[in-house]
Amino acid sequence: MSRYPHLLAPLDLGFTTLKNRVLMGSMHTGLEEEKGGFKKLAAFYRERARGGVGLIITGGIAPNFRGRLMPHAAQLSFPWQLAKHRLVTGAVHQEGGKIALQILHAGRYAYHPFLQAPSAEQAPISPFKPAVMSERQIRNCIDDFANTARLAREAGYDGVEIMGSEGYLINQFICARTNRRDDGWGGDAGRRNRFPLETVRAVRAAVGEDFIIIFRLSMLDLVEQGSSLEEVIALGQALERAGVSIINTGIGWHEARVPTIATSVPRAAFGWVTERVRQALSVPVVATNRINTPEVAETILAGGQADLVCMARPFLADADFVAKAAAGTPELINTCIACNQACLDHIFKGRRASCLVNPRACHETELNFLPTTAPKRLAVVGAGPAGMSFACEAAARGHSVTLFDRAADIGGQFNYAKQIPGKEEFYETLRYFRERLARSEVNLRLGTEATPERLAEFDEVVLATGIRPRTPEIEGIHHPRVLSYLDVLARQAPVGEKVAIIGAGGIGFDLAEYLVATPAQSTEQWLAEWGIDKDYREPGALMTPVPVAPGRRVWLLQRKAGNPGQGLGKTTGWIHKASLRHHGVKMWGGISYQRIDDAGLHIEKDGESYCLEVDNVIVCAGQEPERGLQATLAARGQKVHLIGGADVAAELDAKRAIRQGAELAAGI
Ligand SMILES: Cc1cc2nc3c(=O)[nH]c(=O)nc-3n(C[C@H](O)[C@H](O)[C@H](O)COP(=O)(O)O)c2cc1C
Ligand code: SF4
Repeated sequence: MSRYPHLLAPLDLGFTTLKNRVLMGSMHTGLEEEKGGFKKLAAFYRERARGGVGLIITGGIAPNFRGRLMPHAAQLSFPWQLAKHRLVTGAVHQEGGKIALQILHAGRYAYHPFLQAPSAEQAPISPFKPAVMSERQIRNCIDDFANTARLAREAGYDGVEIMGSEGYLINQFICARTNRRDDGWGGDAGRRNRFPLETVRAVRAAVGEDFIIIFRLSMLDLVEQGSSLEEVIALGQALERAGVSIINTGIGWHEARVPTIATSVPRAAFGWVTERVRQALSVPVVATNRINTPEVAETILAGGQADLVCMARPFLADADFVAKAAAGTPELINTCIACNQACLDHIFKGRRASCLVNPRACHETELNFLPTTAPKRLAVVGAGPAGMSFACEAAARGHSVTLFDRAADIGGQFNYAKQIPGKEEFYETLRYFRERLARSEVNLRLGTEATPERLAEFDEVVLATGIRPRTPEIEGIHHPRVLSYLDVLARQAPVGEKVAIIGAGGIGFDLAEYLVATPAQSTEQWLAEWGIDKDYREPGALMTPVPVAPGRRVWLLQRKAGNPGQGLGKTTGWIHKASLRHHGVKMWGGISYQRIDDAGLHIEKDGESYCLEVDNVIVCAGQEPERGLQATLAARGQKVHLIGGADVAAELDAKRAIRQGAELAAGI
């Protein structure tokens, strides 16, 4: 009997059957707008369909020009656009899969001057002020949704998802926060709901009865003047009557100051709200956000919180998630660690999405590991992210690979990262590599120094030796109260109650989180700390965050002027800063370090001198590449490759390390 009977159960929708309860959530990848991108998109979705997903949902596609999120964003409005969509639907159907097109109108979130919204209030996350939609424009917009849905059917899609959450146009009509109208499209909840309901009716009329319509309903707005739970449920019931086949969950507007998908969000943190809405509905309801293992998904379904689960990023991380669960080998799943570093951060910078733990994501036609015709004897020095990534792929291609590490275990820098609160998911990446290495032909030599003598027998050597922390020149830097971040994370050196951190890059922030963290939080505690009210007393479900117990006093310092944290990821940096502020961490830029002595750390800030009377000063002032072997090996004519930190000692950059390892393995 399957370990996941609920997850793998088919779902009969009357006119069609989904083969299991897994939706691949909507993700805009950036391929939609690239020249020739739909071919690559077809390859991307083909692999996910082959991997057994019940129903794929595409990234958001605009129904008209004004609804585009960015000026160049994809739109489906004309028959001449069908051919490229047919590449996608054809690929998915060949693999026995199903796919729905998401229709997304950005409303006031659009990042161009032609934006429209129910009312004139500008969004805090767009520099443009929206034009107020006239009655005629509203009617035309509904027609545009219906037109896109009709074209989607013609292109071979099995359904559409109407994007009604996350603060986009439809959500803007639904909530008083953004709908100030007093005509037939605004005022009380009944009139605010008219736009979504008429849109669904028009779409249903356009596509007929035997076509899936999913509505992504905002169940938890997480902004002031959002919907109340009663309003959410009433709208859900009305949507059912209007003809939707499935209701998906939307959590949090993009302008909400509460994390909804970062690693620090507990797994399945929002299942409870889906459950409450589901109890009042009869169509199948989908749970979303931070569901990243088959166990979590099965628990949600078995516990009656939802009829289906929607996982988005987990399918960037592993196309074969469902197939591996069905085969009873969940330990082989490459788990999404919710870091956002290669997916959402890329999209926000206008780059193609990919995945930190799976650099092939969205590069299926470009990064492939074909069997080698010229097997080599390869040595890899360092079993961190770069070394493991290279070794697994190179061995899979047929090379003879020996992986050395002087440490007793694999993982390198992952072993430090996984201790950081909010980065615990790195455990999963380590587990994944451990399983892959165990099943591979890689000769793993742990606890073994890769001396030049040992390396002599290999054709080529890959140095994945990582980095060593840099020691800045400050008077007193060798004082006993000074520690490096490795002393703390790797050697577990005791740390006092008052601490100054020198260097506010990614590692400095991580270390600050580590020093102030409260031990493992329950979902309830996490919700309370971020001010999410499970009792839903106010519309939008926000409340005053519960203060954290006072703990260590920490100063996070940097030489560079301005506020620390500007180099952090676009989509997660604000969460780290908010979390540290919540814990009372002082983040100061423009610091000049004078000396460290028995009194503490002497600094100058804004022309004034202070002494921070701290118990410890922890240095996180960057790192240098560790590539000691390079010169010796090169001098005797051995071919040497540098990957990961040994190549460029950026911040502990696992994304770069894994990608470089994979790319070298594909080409060697
Ligand atoms: C790169 C990226 C692009 C996304 N694009 C969309 C989108 O176009 N429409 C949408 O409804 N949600 C979009 N989302 C949100 C996902 O559908 C999903 O709600 C979110 O990632 C949380 O689910 P997960 O934890 O399973 O990834 C996107 C997410 C990512 C990471
Ligand atoms: S980049 Fe990080 S968050 Fe995005 S899919 Fe990959 S592991 Fe998940």
